[in-house]
Amino acid sequence: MRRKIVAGNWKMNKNVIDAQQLMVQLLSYKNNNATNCEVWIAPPSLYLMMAKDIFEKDEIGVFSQDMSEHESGAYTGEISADMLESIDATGSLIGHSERRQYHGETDSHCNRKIKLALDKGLIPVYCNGETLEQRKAGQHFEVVKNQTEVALFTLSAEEIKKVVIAYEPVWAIGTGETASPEQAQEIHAHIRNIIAAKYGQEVADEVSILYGGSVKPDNAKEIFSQPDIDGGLIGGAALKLEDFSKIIEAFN
Ligand SMILES: O=C(CO)COP(=O)(O)O
Repeated sequence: MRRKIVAGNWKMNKNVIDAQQLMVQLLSYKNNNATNCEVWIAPPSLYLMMAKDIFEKDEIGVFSQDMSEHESGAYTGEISADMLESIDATGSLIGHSERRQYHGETDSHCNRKIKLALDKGLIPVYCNGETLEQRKAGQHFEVVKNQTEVALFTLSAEEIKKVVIAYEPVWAIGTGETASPEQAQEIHAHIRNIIAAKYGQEVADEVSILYGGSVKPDNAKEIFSQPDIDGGLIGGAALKLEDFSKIIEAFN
């Protein structure tokens, strides 16, 4: 059985008081409601240790939004896989489109980060997806194939099973525009087929593939009901318990 996951990417939002408040709300929600999926959050790195304190029984998985491709050293502003391991973080997002767009991150960087994360026992959530121009030009299948191969195909079968992929079409992020459930399913199946062609169907069937891009309480159920969609990576709607909990409940 593939793991089912609803993950919230908080991006660069909330001061420490607001962050703490939402974490406490999430803990109370989790303790009072049975959920049919794992719940993860990726708060700003400044709040990761606070999150680990609040979710002391690992009720909610704690992820960084990015990590360094280097092991340690003179890389001002970065956090390493080793640091994340040392606070017992669950994993890290890797290759989010905003990292690609504003910080020049490529799939080769992602490949190194994913390797480092796995070596430290962290779950890499590898994000990919095409831009609007690429989709309009009919290149989305090719773009996603290339991204997946460059970022993941140096991994062993055992390693790739531990990776979570988040397909996030850039044109659907923060725009209110969502890929239709059929459009998302088509790419998710495509990604699974690419993995199956290299590692075999059994391995591909174990890789969880999340959808991200304007998932909201009113569209989550339809998106999550697609056979190759194993959950969501949620941006804006993860910032309020009211919305995020409804998305979690789309699995009920
Ligand atoms: O980028 C995203 C999650 O990583 C999606 O963001 P939105 O849900 O705000 O579109």
